[in-house]
Amino acid sequence: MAKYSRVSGSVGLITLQNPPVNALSAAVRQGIVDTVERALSDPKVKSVVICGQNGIFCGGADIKEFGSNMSGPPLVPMIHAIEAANKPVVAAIEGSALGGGLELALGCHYRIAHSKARLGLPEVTLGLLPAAGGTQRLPRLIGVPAALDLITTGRHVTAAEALQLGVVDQVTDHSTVDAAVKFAQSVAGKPLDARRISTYPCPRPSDLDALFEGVMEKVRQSARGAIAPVACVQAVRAAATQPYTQGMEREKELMATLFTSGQARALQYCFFAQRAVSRWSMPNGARWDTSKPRPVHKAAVIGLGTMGRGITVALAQTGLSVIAVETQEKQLMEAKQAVSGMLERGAKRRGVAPALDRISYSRDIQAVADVDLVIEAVFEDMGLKKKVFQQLASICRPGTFLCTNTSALDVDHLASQTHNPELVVGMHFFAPAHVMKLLEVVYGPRSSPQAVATAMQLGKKMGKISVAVGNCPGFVGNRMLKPYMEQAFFLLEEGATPELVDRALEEFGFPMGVFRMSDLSGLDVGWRVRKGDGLSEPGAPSGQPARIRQGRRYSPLGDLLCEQGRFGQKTGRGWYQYNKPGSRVARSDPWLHSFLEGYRARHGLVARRIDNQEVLERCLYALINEGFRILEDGIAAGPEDIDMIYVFGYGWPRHRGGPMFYAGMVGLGKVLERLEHYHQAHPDVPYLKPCSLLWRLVASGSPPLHKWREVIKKLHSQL
Ligand SMILES: CCCCCCCC/C=C\C=C\CC(=O)SCCNC(=O)CCNC(=O)[C@H](O)C(C)(C)COP(=O)(O)OP(=O)(O)OC[C@H]1O[C@@H](n2cnc3c(N)ncnc32)[C@H](O)[C@@H]1OP(=O)(O)O
Repeated sequence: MAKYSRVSGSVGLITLQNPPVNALSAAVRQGIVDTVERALSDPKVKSVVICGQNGIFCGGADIKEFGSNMSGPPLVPMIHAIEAANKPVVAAIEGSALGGGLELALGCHYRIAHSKARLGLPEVTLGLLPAAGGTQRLPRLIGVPAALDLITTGRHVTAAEALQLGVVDQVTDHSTVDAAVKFAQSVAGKPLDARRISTYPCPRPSDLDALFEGVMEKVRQSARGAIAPVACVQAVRAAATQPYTQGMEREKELMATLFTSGQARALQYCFFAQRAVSRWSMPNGARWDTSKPRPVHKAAVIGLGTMGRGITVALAQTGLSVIAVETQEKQLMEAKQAVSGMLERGAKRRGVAPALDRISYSRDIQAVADVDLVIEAVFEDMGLKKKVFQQLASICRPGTFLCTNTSALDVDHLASQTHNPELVVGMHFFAPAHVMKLLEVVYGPRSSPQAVATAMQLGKKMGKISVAVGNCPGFVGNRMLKPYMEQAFFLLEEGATPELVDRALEEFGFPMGVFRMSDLSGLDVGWRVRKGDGLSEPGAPSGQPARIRQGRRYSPLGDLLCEQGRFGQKTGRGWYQYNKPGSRVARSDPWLHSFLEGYRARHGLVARRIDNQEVLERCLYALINEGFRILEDGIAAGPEDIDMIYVFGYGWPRHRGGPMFYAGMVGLGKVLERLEHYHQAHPDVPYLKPCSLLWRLVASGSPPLHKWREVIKKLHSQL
């Protein structure tokens, strides 16, 4: 839909109408074609302005239409017709001009933007490229290096940067449409030849080959197997080396490959899943749209270790007043310095003033008496956390939400230390808490919908992807990590090396394999948890074989390394060796290899050849199987929740959509068959036993992911 009107006597005003973002649906494209034709054929109209309704120009092609039968006029000829028009066409850009929206604007002869507008070609983030001439027009307009930056990263630029780059001609603080109409009147009748970007020669940097080789290398490294960024570079190269028409052909050809790719499906799924997780629900029927959050103006953080410092920074940057409590004087002074440093660096990056004065520090927990919400972030020890919760319950004024940043401990048990367990939820941040996008909001059986809604809203304000999940050991993310890591340990026992396992996972797209990641986060973290679970004891406990614990196969490899003081990067030794403690460059460690050989010999294990496929199937399918169990248990409301937790918190490659989406892509039948195969080979590993939901889904014909909830509902109703 596009509305047409004539304003100021001689300006045809075309308003795109498709809430909420005026996406270029078939109806909108048809509307543009019709209204442009009308404006061009009306002798009273001397110039044309295109704008969007409700303060947003256009959010690009309608992503919901991808994959369906795409009818309606195609974008490329529509934009060509605008560019070829014999009356000046001005784009009035408010809000956003993204993807096809910016391509439409690039087809116009002039672009005027509001100072608060954002512009960009984010198609790469959806597994695509700007295929409505964006890869050909943008480099002609702003040069190859700047176009490569925008197109391969998909980043949005401010109006000020767009003006500086030459993407827009004018920026206004006032009504963009009024400015555009005035401008359109002033250019009516003027020659347009110099305003048609497709006719511009593309600037050719002298070092063209070196430039493209360098960019391609950089893109390949950061893309971690994603194909769209590479195609974007190829399309811009065509702009720089071929005439416009041939460049357009190349753009179309590359888009055809991307458009039907699994990666594009995965990335577009992530786009919608990221938004879907904010529409949370709880097994008791409480939901996002019927639960009202309470405003939080003042918050407190208890415990200023690594996590507490990051949470303090995240809260202060959101504009809240924060009381940061640390009882140890030395820790408090160190924390104060560290927090100020983080705030100052963040503010410098964003060009704003650091929020130093929003934080007050105290050694006395009584200081939190009048806050709206407390986040406890003390050491991961149930005894200590219980004590803190008991104190908070007696100090805080009635109605204060009490949240814990535990990564695995029982939120309900902590809630039971207070008089108002309905006010308690988990807020599980990921390190570094001011940087990482994921927040697991953990509700217990007694958490009130309002407490969940408040934590979810606070997370959103902090710029987090907040996912509401139920309370169980490890919640969602860490619970699924357990079978994944367990398989990695077993693979070492059976003949793999950390390098082999990590390479397979990194080639899959993880930024770091399981062992490099474990070295980074510290091997002692898992050791402490296993000790707490009664698993890790030096030697075999009470007559059990060394590799059996609690009746199931167990690998003590991680414990043995910890017993040697090998805690990973911080000690300079772990699954790899490092130049010095704290160094980040992992090197293969001959000691570790002979240690593994000795271990296998001691336990009568014969090393066999393990390939990438086995590494991926065993590690990932075990993790996915646990994901299905989590859905079965109602700990996550839907597969999107699990996928977003893995994409935003655990480095799962976004172009593979998250573990549950990936299972659907591989085929649920295949995942089931391989799990069965591995479970038969390792009957003492319960994590490899396919769970009943997976069986049920396969028996129901492996429905697409958006239909899984129906199968889960049926399963629950039969339990
Ligand atoms: C065989 C070969 C075939 C070749 C065919 C080629 C045909 C294609 C040719 C050209 C293709 C062009 C490609 C594109 O244009 S792809 C789209 C590029 N645009 C984007 O990536 C922008 C996406 N949107 C955003 O970044 C934001 O939504 C933003 C516009 C900045 C607004 O942000 P905010 O105010 O925070 O609002 P939300 O993000 O929550 O969005 C509100 C709801 O709107 C839905 N939405 C947003 N954008 C789109 C879109 N482009 N299409 C459809 N729907 C969109 C979003 O999902 C929210 O919906 P809901 O409220 O239901 O969650």
